[in-house]
Parts: sequence; C-alpha cells; structure tokens
Amino acid sequence: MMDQQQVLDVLKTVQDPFLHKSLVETKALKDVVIEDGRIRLEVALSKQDQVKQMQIQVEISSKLKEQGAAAVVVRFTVLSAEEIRQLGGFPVTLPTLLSPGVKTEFIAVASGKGGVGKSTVSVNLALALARQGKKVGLLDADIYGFSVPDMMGIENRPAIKDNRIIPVERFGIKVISMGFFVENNSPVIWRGPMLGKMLNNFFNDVYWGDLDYLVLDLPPGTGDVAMDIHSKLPHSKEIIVTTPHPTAAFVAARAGAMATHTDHEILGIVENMAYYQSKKTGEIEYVFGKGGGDKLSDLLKTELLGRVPLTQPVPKQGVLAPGVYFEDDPIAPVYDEIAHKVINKLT
Ligand SMILES: Nc1ncnc2c1ncn2[C@@H]1O[C@H](COP(=O)(O)OP(=O)(O)OP(=O)(O)O)[C@@H](O)[C@H]1O
Repeated sequence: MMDQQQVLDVLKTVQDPFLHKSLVETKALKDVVIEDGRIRLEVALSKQDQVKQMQIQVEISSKLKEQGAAAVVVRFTVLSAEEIRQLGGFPVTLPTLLSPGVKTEFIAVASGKGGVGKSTVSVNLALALARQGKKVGLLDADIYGFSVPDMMGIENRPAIKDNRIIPVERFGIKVISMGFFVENNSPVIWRGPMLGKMLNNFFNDVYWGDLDYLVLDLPPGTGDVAMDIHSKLPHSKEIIVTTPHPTAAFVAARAGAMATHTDHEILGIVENMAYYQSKKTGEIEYVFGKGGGDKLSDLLKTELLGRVPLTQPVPKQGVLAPGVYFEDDPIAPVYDEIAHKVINKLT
C-alpha cells in the first residue's frame, strides 16, 4: 500500500530543473491523493516549461511505479515569486555579469501608460543616485519606445569585448538600450519570443561590473515585456510614475497591481508634471490636475517619493542631453531627494 511518505521519498530524488534543489526542499508537493494504488499529485516547479514538466512527469511516475503505484497522474503548477525568493532565488540571478560579491539593487521604473515621464524619471534618478556617490547602471528596457540614448545624448555604441557587451558610459552611468542595436531609429517590430531573447541578452551578455543600483526603464503598461521583466527579476523593487490627474493614477494602479502580483516591493510613487510654476510670477498652476500621486500612494499603500514639476531641463553649455536635469538645475534637488529616499529605503 503506497503512502505519502513514499511519495516524498521519491520527490527527494527529483530536482526542480531551474532551482537545482530537490522537490522536497522546494516544497513542490502541493496536493496528493492516493486511492487503490493510484496516485494524483500536484507539483509546483519554479517555472512553467512543458518539456521539463514532461521529463519530471516521466521521472516521478516511473519511480513511483517501481515502488508499486498502479497509476500516476502529475499536475503542474508554478511556485510563487515569494516561495522562489525564500528558496534563495534562481542560482543564475540576473544580470549574471554583475561583479560577484557586490550587492546590486534592481530598481524598476514603471508606469500605467506611455508619455508620463517614466524614462525621464529613470534617467534623472540614475543621475541623482550617481551624484550621491553610487555606482549606477541604467537599462532601457522600453524595447519598443526606447528614448534613453536621445535623452542622455548618447551617440556612440557599446563595445564588444570577449563576446560581452560593454555598456556605454555617460555622466558616470553605465547605459544599455535597445536603441543601440537598431539602425537609424527604425521601429522595432519584433514579437514576443524575440523580444524575450533580446532581454535575456541584456541581462546575461552585458558586462555590468560593479554596480550598487541598476535602474530599469520598463515599457509602459502591463504588457508582455513588462510582465516578462517582472518575472525575470524576482528581487527588483519598483517605482511607479504617474501624472497628477486622478484618472492617470487609476491607470498607474494597474502597473502597481502587477508589481505586487509578482511580489515586487513598491518603493514609492513619483508624481511627474505635478505642477507648473511661472518663472515670472512664481504662481503655481496644476496644469494636469491634482492629487494623482497621493491617490496612487494611498491605493498601493506606499510613499509619495516626490513631485517633479513641469519644466524643461536647463541645457548645459556644450553638452547635448535634452532629458537631463544637471546638478545645478532648479529641479535637481527634487531628484536628489527622491534618490535619498530610495537609498534610505534600500539600506
Ligand atoms: N517634468 C517634466 N517637465 C517637462 N517635460 C517633461 C517632464 N517629464 C517628461 N517630460 C517630457 O515628456 C515627454 C515624455 O517623457 P518620457 O519619454 O520620459 O515618458 P515615458 O513615460 O517614458 O514615455 P514612453 O513610455 O512613451 O517611453 C518627453 O518629451 C519628456 O522630455
């Protein structure tokens, strides 16, 4: 007569193919029913992969049959991101080419919809972190709508050394963007699997070296690519960018919901284009409405990290970087304050 202990003894000898730990260590067994020698199991793996599932199904069922089971049915589910995190995450944590021994925090910048200033916030947060003496990388993962190279005025391309991509350095930040890999700003028309591969390359083949923070400019919304990144980076922390309009905050809440769904901790909200202050009279106008940032932080039970006013960066003589608020720009302290809060939260 088969019993649950025999099932566990067998699962001890079968490994999760991605975590390389036994299915007992990963607490993969979610349900088991044994009736007249017939066994029905529910097993959670760390990723959904049909080929691996088939192999494991064959392995488990042949081992249980050797023990006397008459029939074995295995149903597969996926471990939650939290379970994976508790197990120490995937052995190959992304990006793999970070210097060993250095703890890099991933900060993903997300938004509910396009055009709210997600890339602007990513770039200027990266710069503000660097101003505080941190080693910072910036990954423009907005694959369809990359804009970081233009904003930072990057004209050169990454070098390739020993089969690895070396990020371009600009203002002390190591930058990688899809824009470096397309000709003449041509539109990216790739579909899901190719994009997934490109992202893997960004994570795996780029030599990031020594980083304290890797800021990720995510694609807007909750589409496939954003979802993919969420699941690829189980440890990343998120900042959500919204405009002050309450409806925009409502849309941004969806990006927040995706973050929480994938167990990403939300560091806080940045309300961009929060108000316009007249340079002549000092009068403040709420051009895009008011209260969106507060509403979103209430909804997501997180902090409002900062309000960035509507204003163009002051150009720096001889430097082309139209999206950068340099250290002497009146807006720089707003970003410094946001960076300061982020550093405190992550320390
Ligand atoms: N606070 C601001 N004041 C004035 N202009 C801004 C501000 N923030 C962003 N912009 C401008 O708004 C436009 C959209 O910004 P940005 O590209 O950062 O948005 P996005 O959310 O990343 O958009 P997408 O998702 O489409 O890439 C840019 O031209 C940018 O320079």
